[in-house]
Amino acid sequence: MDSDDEIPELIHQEDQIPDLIPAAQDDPSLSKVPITIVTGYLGAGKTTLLNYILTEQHGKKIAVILNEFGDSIDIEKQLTVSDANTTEAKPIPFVPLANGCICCSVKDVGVAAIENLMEQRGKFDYILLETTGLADPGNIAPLFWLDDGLGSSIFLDGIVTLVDAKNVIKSLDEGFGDENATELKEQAGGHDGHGPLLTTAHLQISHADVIIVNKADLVSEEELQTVVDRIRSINGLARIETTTRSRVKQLEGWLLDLHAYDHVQDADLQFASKGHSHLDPVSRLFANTTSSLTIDQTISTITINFPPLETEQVDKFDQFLRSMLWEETLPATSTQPSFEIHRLKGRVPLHNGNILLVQGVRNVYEMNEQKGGQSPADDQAKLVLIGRGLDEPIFRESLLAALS
Ligand SMILES: Nc1nc2c(ncn2[C@@H]2O[C@H](COP(=O)(O)OP(=O)(O)OP(=O)(O)O)[C@@H](O)[C@H]2O)c(=O)[nH]1
Ligand SMILES: [Zn+2]
Repeated sequence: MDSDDEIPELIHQEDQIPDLIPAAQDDPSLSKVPITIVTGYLGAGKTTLLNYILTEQHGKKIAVILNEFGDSIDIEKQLTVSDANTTEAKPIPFVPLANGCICCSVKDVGVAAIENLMEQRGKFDYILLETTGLADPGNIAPLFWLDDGLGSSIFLDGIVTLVDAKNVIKSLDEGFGDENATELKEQAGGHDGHGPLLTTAHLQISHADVIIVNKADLVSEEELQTVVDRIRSINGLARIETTTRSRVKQLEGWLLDLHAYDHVQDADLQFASKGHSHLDPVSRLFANTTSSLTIDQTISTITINFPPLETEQVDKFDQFLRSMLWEETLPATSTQPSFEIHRLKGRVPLHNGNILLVQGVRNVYEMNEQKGGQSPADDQAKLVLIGRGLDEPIFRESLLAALS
């Protein structure tokens, strides 16, 4: 290697950083720009996190979009690009988003805004989108993930949810005080009106790839652990970190460049398998006796373990997924629970030595067969579901019946 010319990327002697952008503009096959969605309740620390990233970050030029609108906010500040050479953020021409809420009109305005932003491509290589009041990240995620127009230039890297350690339990418990709750409930598919309400906090937690429990300084160790346990019981897949002033330990690969929607890896499922042991029948029984847990039990993570599949069973597996995700019906079972899937990840070894990887957000899913790559430990297939009304024995029974 010609070490005189090659400058390691992470060195940040400012005058030595190579300008990567002109080279990228010469290349017609510009690589896709990752977008990370930062969501979370009002005041949880989203802006603090973005500022932290912008000042700590040195290898990337990051475009930041805030979709919070108010007279107090200087428009120039709403769209800034961090300069890889300095820690200074520079405004770039501003593209307005929908009026404060990206989920309602994301198709029309949000997508247009981001496409517009993409015309300035080359000035940044990463996008952070802060979404205050985004009630339901499930609506927006598949757009970046699959939309042909956007999908050709941007990919969804991950959803980061910030929660306020001091207030999140209250937000989870007091669904009834959440002005969005009734509306969310209707969106959630016309439930019978007797179940507990889903809060915005529940939805933001259930869709997250990373959950930052911020404001750790405002609670005791025990309270913090209670919060982490509660969040883990809702989302068994996400990484959870506790912070003060949103100062995460690591950005690269932890918060940025997650590739959470590219492919499923073993590591993605590790928390879920741990979480599974929390859901054993005995602790469930006990959990049922405490009211605070009863609420979250309607939204939880389950892991279904089942034997590896024959290639002929892949179609049946796909049909099971379609029935579950598109028709919200469990095939081949007499018990028909009312449920809703927010996230789904699966890793299914096949008898031919390949591995089937499945990934889904709401009713959008994709399934890929990866050649080879099995390890001797692949004696079980695993399907992890996060959502409302999930009961492992019932789902497992249906899956096994559908596969037979
Ligand atoms: N004590 C304490 N305060 C914090 C912490 N993180 C952020 N704050 C403060 O909490 C307030 C809200 O932080 P922001 O980063 O603006 O929160 P946000 O989620 O962007 O808020 P909105 O955009 O209004 O929803 C600010 O006054 C921060 O200084 C923390 O870890 N501990
Ligand atoms: Zn903010």
